[in-house]
Parts: sequence; structure tokens; C-alpha cells
Amino acid sequence: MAAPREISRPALSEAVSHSLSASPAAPLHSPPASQGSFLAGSFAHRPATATAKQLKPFNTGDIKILLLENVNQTGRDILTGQGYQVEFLKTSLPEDELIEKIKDVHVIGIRSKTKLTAKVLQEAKNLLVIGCFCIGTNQVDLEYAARHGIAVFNSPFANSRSVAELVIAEIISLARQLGDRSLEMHRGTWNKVSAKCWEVRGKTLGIVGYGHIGSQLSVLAEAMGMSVVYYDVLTLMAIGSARQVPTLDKLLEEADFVTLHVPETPETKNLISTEQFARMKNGSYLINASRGTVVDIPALIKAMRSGKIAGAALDVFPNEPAANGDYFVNSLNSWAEDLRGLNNIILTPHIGGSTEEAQRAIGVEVAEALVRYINQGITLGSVNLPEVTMRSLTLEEPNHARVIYIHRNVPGVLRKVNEILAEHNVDKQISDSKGDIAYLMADISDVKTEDIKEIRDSLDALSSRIMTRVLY
Ligand SMILES: NC(=O)C1=CN([C@@H]2O[C@H](COP(=O)(O)OP(=O)(O)OC[C@H]3O[C@@H](n4cnc5c(N)ncnc54)[C@H](O)[C@@H]3O)[C@@H](O)[C@H]2O)C=CC1
Ligand SMILES: O=C(O)C(=O)COP(=O)(O)O
Repeated sequence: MAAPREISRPALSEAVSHSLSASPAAPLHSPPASQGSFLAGSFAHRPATATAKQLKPFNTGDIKILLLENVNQTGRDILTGQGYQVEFLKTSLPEDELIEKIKDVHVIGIRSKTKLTAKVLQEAKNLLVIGCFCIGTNQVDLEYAARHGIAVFNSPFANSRSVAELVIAEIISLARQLGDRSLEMHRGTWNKVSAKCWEVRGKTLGIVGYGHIGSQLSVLAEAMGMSVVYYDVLTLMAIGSARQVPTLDKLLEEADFVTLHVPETPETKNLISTEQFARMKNGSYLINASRGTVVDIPALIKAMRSGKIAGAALDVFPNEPAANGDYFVNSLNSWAEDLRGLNNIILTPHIGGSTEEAQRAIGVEVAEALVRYINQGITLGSVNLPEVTMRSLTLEEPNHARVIYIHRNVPGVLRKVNEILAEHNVDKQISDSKGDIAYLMADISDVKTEDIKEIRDSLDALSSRIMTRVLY
């Protein structure tokens, strides 16, 4: 997305002031020196007058971005195309290295491995926004981020189809014991068997979590002649002939194949454990491509050894490694050897969303959301801040600015903000809240360069302030 046009007047720059304190008068953390130099740099590099090619609302070269976990080229191209400084790493980082790197950046892009905990985020004094180039956002402390004015974006469904297709492959593979037969052939053994190998036609698929992935899977499974039942905490419209069941237990009792598509939450931890395996049909199958915490793996091992569960496919695990290489060797998980020794179990390294199509689409979607947020302050699609959008800033008219004020959702803030903006013409103003956090955007005209600092300082002085940005 193009950044707004440069304005033909003495240069102004983007200004951001990022508070980690409830009251700016008594900050818990002083703004780091690098933040000051970012602002100074913006002023210093900005030419006094615009030329036709200068399309940025501020000096985008000052924005530092760290991309981890091999974010797709499509996303990298969009971000570098904006002129931001982009550092790209193929892997995630150990916590100590992450803390060192995150101190310096305005934007971080991650996938499912990088844990952005409060401990890590509290070091991120310049951070404006986090891009999760994946669906799940459980790896980020969303609440901490919101309380500190850090927006989080993800790609809510660009890899849903890829996960659904993987699960279809696994249903058939488990029913036909394909993993075992292939392994035997690789080892030189011809083992032609039909006992306990089944067609999937006419069997019942139980989908736990009927969201983007679950509902997509439902359509594909019905096309293969399966009956579909699903359980979800929400009442959701069935697609095709699928049928919602009122409890997880009911689903477990009916399904030949149980597949999990819930997010990682405290409620979904060990959602499938000893009691749930006991409820499942004899000889049924379990598939988990959601999060490693959702299945109690030692309980699965027991259920498979007893023959209760005839096969399983696991794409996700507790303690997934930061990079490709050894996992089970020296694994922290005591069950690793037992799991590897089971028959008819498909183990994959979290590849549900790993297709060219999904990764390209995610790269574009998340990078565009980041650009919209950095350049325009638009929070559309944010998972932790109120979603506020206004027309793209073109700034063709002189003396125009966009004020963004992220604040605690307490009474009386709008009045105070409007007192500060009252000197100027407010063209448009939008404010929305989500829980304790509110997000206000105002486009004002009739502002001079010297007004900007005054507006920002006055907003910063309000006790409700979390973060102030002025784009112009
Ligand atoms: N293996 C992989 O590579 C991938 C894994 N995932 C995982 O799959 C999960 C699901 O993805 P989507 O379908 O896109 O999410 P979604 O948000 O569209 O759907 C999740 C559904 O689970 C339901 N749910 C939440 N808690 C529940 C509970 N305790 N019991 C029953 N239902 C519950 C929700 O109401 C919702 O309908 C993601 O959160 C992510 O963790 C996502 C993409 C790729
Ligand atoms: O999109 C998700 O939530 C996934 O689990 C996929 O994660 P990944 O991008 O492969 O690290």
C-alpha cells in the first residue's frame, strides 16, 4: 500500500512517544536514547520541500524491522519496498538474543515459534507493532502488548485450506496405515495387509473447533462421503450436512476420526486426555494440527498401546524447536522415545500451514497490515487493539496531520483530547475501545510544524496516555 503523498510545505516528520507508564509524569521506564534519535533522525533526514517521488509520511528509512522464522519473500518485498530497514532471519531466536534484538526495533515479524512474553516485550521500548505471519497469536502476550500500545496483527485464514488438506491426507493415511507401509518398504519389507485398513467413506469425522479450518475441513470430508459432526464452544451454522453436537463427550462417542482445531487457551490445555480417550470409540483415530498443548501425549501413548486408539497424526508438539534439526534427540520431553516407537502414528514438524500458497498469501496480508499501521495508524484486523480505520492519508493539502492517541479507557479523555486539538480544524475523528484500551484517530488541518510538538507534548501529559503518534 502506498504511503501518503509528501506535503509541499516545510518538512514535518512522524513523531511517536511511547509510554510504559500509567502516568507520564512518573515513568516506570524512561524512553531509551534510540527512540529520541529516531525522532531526531526523522526531522534531520526530511527534505525541506517535497518532490514528486517523496511519497512517505515520514522518513520510512528510520523504521527498523526484525523478521524472524523465515517470513515469506512476498512480505519482505513489501516492507523493504517501503524503505524500512529490514533484518531477516530464517529461525526464531533464544530468549536472551531476542531480548537484545527487540530493544532496537519498531516492528517485529514472527511465526508460531517466537514467544513474545511480557518479559521480552518489556525490553521492546521502541516497538510499535507485532506481525504474526501465521494464524495463531497464542505466542504473544496480547494483553501486555495492548496495555503498552503495541498493535498485533495476524493472518486469520490464509493457511486454513493448507491445514484442512493436510488433515484430509492424514485421515486416509491413518485409515490405510500408509505411514507404516511406506516405512516398511523403505526398510525393504513387503507387508501386504488388509486387516484393520479401512475406506473413509461412510465413517464419521468429529471436528473439535468449527472455525476457519474446521469448517473448511468439513466440506472436504463430506465430499469424500464422510459424515461430519462438530463441537464448538459457540453455536455455529453447519456447512453442508454437518451436525453440531452439544458436548465434546458426545462428539468423542460418535466419531471414528477426531480432529482438533481449537486455539491454545487455558481451556484447551490437555483437552484430550485419559478421560477423553476412554470415551472415544474402540479403534478410532486422533489428529492434532492445532497446538501441542491440546493433547496429553503420555495419555495418547497409553491409549494407543492398549489398542483403544488405532492411529494418530501429530503436527504440533510441546516445546517445538526454534530451527530445523534435531528434535527428539536430547528432547526435553520424556515421552519422545515412546511416541516414536508406536505404530500408525504420523509425526510432522508443524507443517500444517507450510505451503507455497499459504506462505505467500500470509506474507502479503500481514506485511500490508503492518504498512497500513506504520504509515497510516489504521488498526483494521488488529487482534488486540480496537479496529479503527480512516481514509488513507494523502496529505495533499498543506498543514494537515493525523493524530493517534492510544489511551486507557477511562472517562473524560475525549474532552481533554479535544481541548488540545481545539486550536485546529478537526476534519474527522474516530475513537473506539476494546476492554481497557481505547484508540483515537483524528485528522486535523490548520497545523504548523511547531504545533506538532505542542500537540504531542500535551497529549503525552494526559494521565490516560499509553502512546501518542503524529503522522503528517
Ligand atoms: N498446524 C498448523 O500449521 C496450524 C495450526 N493452526 C492452529 O489451528 C487453530 C485453529 O485455527 P482456525 O480454525 O483458523 O481458528 P478459528 O479461530 O477460526 O477457530 C477456532 C474455533 O475453536 C473454537 N473453540 C475455542 N475454544 C474452544 C474449546 N475450548 N472447545 C471447543 N471449541 C473451541 C472457537 O469458537 C472457534 O470456532 C489455531 O488457533 C492455531 O493454533 C492454525 C494454522 C496452522
Ligand atoms: O498459523 C498458525 O497458527 C500455525 O500454526 C502455523 O505456524 P507457522 O507459520 O508454520 O509457524
